[in-house]
Formats: sequence, C-alpha cells, structure tokens
Amino acid sequence: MGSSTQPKLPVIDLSSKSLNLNSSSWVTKCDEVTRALEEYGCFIALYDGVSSELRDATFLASQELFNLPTEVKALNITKTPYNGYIGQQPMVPLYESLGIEDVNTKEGAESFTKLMWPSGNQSFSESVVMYSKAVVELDKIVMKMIVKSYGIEENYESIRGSTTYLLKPTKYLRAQGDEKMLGLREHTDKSFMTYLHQDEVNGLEIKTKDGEWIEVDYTSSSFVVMAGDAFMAWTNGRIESPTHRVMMTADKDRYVLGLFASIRDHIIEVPQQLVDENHPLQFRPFDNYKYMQFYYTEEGVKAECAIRTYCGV
Ligand SMILES: O=C(O)CCC(=O)C(=O)O
Ligand SMILES: [Fe+2]
Repeated sequence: MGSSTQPKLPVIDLSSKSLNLNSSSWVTKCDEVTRALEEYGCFIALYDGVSSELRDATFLASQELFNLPTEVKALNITKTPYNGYIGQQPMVPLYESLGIEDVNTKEGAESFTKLMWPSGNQSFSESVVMYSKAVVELDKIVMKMIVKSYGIEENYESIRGSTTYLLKPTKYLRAQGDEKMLGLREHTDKSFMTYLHQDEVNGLEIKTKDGEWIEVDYTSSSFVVMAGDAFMAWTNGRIESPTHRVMMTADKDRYVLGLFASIRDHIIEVPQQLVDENHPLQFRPFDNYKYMQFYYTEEGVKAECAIRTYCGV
C-alpha cells in the first residue's frame, strides 16, 4: 500500500502444488528463496499448509487471550526475557504480546493454557498446537531450501533437532488521530527464523540495505519469512537479519501471530562451506538462548549490532 516507486518484498509460492522435490525447478526455487533472503533478509511466502478454518480459529483464540484481565496475562513469566507478557509499555503503548514457549508440543501449549484458564480451555490449546505445527512445516520447507542452496544439509541436521518454537500472539491498538503511530520500535529478531502471519491489517515495515522503509502488504494466505540474528551468524553474515518496525494507522486494531524458531542446547557454528577468501569467518560459535539473555543486558541493548558484539570475530 506504499507508493508505486517503493521497492516490494519478493513473493515466493511455497504452496504444495508448486513444490516438486524431484524437478529441476526445485533447485531454482531453492536459489530464489536464498537470493531473496540475501537481498532483504525476508520474503513473503504463499503457503497453503494452514487452512482458513485453522487460521480463523487461531486468531479468534488470540483475541480471547487478549481479552483476559491484565493481571492474568501478567502471570506468563518466562526465563527468556520478552517471551512472557508485554503490555502497557510507555514507549509502545499500542503494543501487547504473550509468548507461548514450546507451543508445538501438547505439554507446552497445555501448561500455558492452564496458566491463563485454570479451569481449562481445550479449543485454545488445540488451535495453537495445530496452527504452530502447520507453520513448523513451513519452517522445514524453507530450511530445506536454504541448506540445499548453500550445500550445508549435513551441518543443519543437528540444529534441526534442537529447534524450539515460540508462538507470540500480538495485538496492536489502532492509532489515535490521523498521524501514523509507532506500534513496535525498530529491531532485529534474536531468533534463528521468524514466521509472521497477520489478520488483515498491515503495519509491518522492513528497512532495506539502502536504508529505505518498505511497507509490507501481505494477504491472509501468506507469511513473512524473516531471518533472525542467530541465523545471520550461522550463515556467516550471508543472510542478514533485517531491521523492522510496526507503524499503526487509525483503521483497526491489528493482530499478528509470530512463530519464532530458536536453537536450544546446541552450540551454533558457521559451516566451513560458508567461509572462504571472499567470506572470512565473521562469527564465533555461540548459544542462541544465551545470546537472547545477553541482548537484554545493558551492554546488549546499547550495542549497535548485538550479535556482532556477542560473538563477532
Ligand atoms: O507485528 C509484526 O508484524 C512484527 C512483529 C515483530 O517484529 C516481532 O514480534 O518481533
Ligand atoms: Fe520482530
């Protein structure tokens, strides 16, 4: 919805009918995904693995969650900073989110649900598990494509098994007045990979390498696939985590489901294949969860590029 001169994020069809692992177009598509990530750090994926019923049920479940009293939502306290409850922050008054850790497992979803609804809410827990599992399938496809493109399939094997998923239902109140209002401050994600899905209302903006902001316009059957800082370090900086923010207009409240893939209990090392004369080693081995802890320390918050301060060579 920006002006016509504005650059646009690449849109790549990852729906089941368009993917055929045995055709030569598969290799081309893998390269298309990797090139889009190298250029923008993110792209829009068309993906049919989440039915419209499941999508509607999950957005409805997230509205139900935000309608709970603040003191109940505040019970969601997590060891990892910013995975718990965030709301009523003076710098971003429109923003509210709750993180559901290990959401793709029955135990993860049920323990969160029990905390929010002690007398139970089966439909909430079922929706978020089913939704997350469907988006995890998208993560598997995207990762398969990138590692194929770089020839680092084997290096990814152990990382795959250590991947955790956090679902972060997010709500932005509509802006008051005619001016655009900040929904979420500019940042890069601390995750390995992020999958964003929105309910009708746009607001996400991505900063290009030239410092221009792109307003991201995407439909209900698509996802924004975005590299996090941990992924940038793993790929030796070939794919950079993009700076992004949210700007709200007065139209409507905005609901987003963000699924964040991170790597737990595994030291991430740059694959040898991504280090050569033109690409000297940029990052030391690191732990994704310890990096998330570091980011919220005084040193981490102040750093111009936290991942480079944490484990840059
Ligand atoms: O609301 C969005 O579209 C983006 C949210 C986001 O950047 C985040 O939660 O890290
Ligand atoms: Fe983000």
